[in-house]
Amino acid sequence: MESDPFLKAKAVRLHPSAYPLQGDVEISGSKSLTNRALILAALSDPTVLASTDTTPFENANPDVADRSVADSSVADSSVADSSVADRSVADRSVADRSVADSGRVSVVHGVLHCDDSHWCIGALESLGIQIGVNGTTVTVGGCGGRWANQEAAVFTGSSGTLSRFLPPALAAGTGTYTLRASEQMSKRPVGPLVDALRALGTDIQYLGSDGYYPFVLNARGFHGSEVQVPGNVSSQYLSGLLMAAPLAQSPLTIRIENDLVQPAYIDLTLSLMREFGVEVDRVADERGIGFRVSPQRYRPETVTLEADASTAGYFFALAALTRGRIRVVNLDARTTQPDIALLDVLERMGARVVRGAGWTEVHGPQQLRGGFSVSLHEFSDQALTVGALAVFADGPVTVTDVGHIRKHESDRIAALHACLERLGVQMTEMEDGFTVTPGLVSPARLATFDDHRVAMSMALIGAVIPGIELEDPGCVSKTCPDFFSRIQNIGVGVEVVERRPSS
Ligand SMILES: O=C(O)C1=C[C@@H](OP(=O)(O)O)[C@@H](O)[C@H](O)C1
Ligand SMILES: C=C(OP(=O)(O)O)C(=O)O
Repeated sequence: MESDPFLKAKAVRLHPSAYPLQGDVEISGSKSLTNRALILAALSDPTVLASTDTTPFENANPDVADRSVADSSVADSSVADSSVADRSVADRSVADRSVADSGRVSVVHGVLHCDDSHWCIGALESLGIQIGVNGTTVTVGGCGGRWANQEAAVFTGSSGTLSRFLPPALAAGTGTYTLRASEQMSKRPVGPLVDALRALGTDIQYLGSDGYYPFVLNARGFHGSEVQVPGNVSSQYLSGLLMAAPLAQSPLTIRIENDLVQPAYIDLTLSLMREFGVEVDRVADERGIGFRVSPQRYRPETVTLEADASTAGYFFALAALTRGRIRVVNLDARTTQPDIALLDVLERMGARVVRGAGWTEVHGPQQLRGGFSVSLHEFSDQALTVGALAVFADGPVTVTDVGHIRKHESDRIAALHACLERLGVQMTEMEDGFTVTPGLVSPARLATFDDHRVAMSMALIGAVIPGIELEDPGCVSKTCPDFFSRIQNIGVGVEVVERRPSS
């Protein structure tokens, strides 16, 4: 994969286009679907017949030359400038890859190439999973939950999905695994998931602070018929438990202890599990809501992933901000990805949205409307996008119910506050949200907090106001490595103003 020229810069300056931004863009595959599909494919049982024409591994054609994966070595996380080193996309030669046995494989089309998916591929490979990559098609030889490497050091990088989905998938099998994450991910909570796994009989010893990566996981299979997990910190704990639950020897009911943030991600999990042949029952009784999963085997499948609705959001916002017109040619607004709901906010702000068959187009208004409050509980990855749009509205915009984003890649509410403060824009912080009051914007150099969504959202402001610089633009590689090239292609000027010594 050709590396984007802006990834290695120390800082970039953005130059607004003299014209409204117009264009058709094709967005890469969904991060959330990519990491789910890779893990479910890895869990699939090669002895179960696929519903489609899944090919044996020998006949797949993994183009090894095309392949680059994150350097998942644990040593990476101790490099001084860890924010950069942790996400390095190093080329790892797979020329001597040996072919799997005669079992059947899964084929995942439309895979997103980004740090999160490369960490996922690297982690699965360190567990002995056979993976071939040919462009955006990835071939995975499943293990049926019986990992080939029963003792392994696994690195999950800064990927929340991988870091929360993999431990249950390991715990459901057997073996001893040392799990490490990037410095950033090691500050994001994993305690509620670990507690649930311990309640199911997994022995887990933290290596650093309790409740956080790194830890050693001694897997012994799931024991017990019921487990509780809180939903108010992250929906990813529940998604991880759900994906692993069919591997248990007996039925398992997973109950949600309290409010569930971003519930649509659970629906994404369940629908992909269904594609791989596993059904889950919903439970709603006097004890609350939950899911009952009976023992089942995932079958190898051929699946095609949708474009990433979260990334598409930045392009919809660019049209809205510049009185432009941008069509995302490969995303249907009927997607079940939660972030598509940004379109409703854009309509509320005066944009016109055209929902086509397989595509979605946004036309920006003369003036964005403000003067409202919106809950982003269900699609909080767009909170900073809405924060950036609000800067240009005709009245204050309040975003509520997103307290959990303080525990994402950065404390996102505080990060937005720091950026807007530097730009001279007034923002009031609440524990679980914020209000942006539009005003004059002064050009400034902004820190991006090693958070791809801070960088991409602040780039939206730079697409309108001259003189905005972003530090560490490479952090976008977590989910959209070619973000700056993409916005340049539709007319936003991007200039490297400071290089890293080695680039
Ligand atoms: O399951 C998923 O794919 C995701 C769940 C959400 O995380 P939380 O539930 O931790 O907020 C979301 O923010 C993240 O980008 C992707
Ligand atoms: C929160 C995010 O990522 P994750 O939790 O998957 O690391 C995100 O992509 O905004």
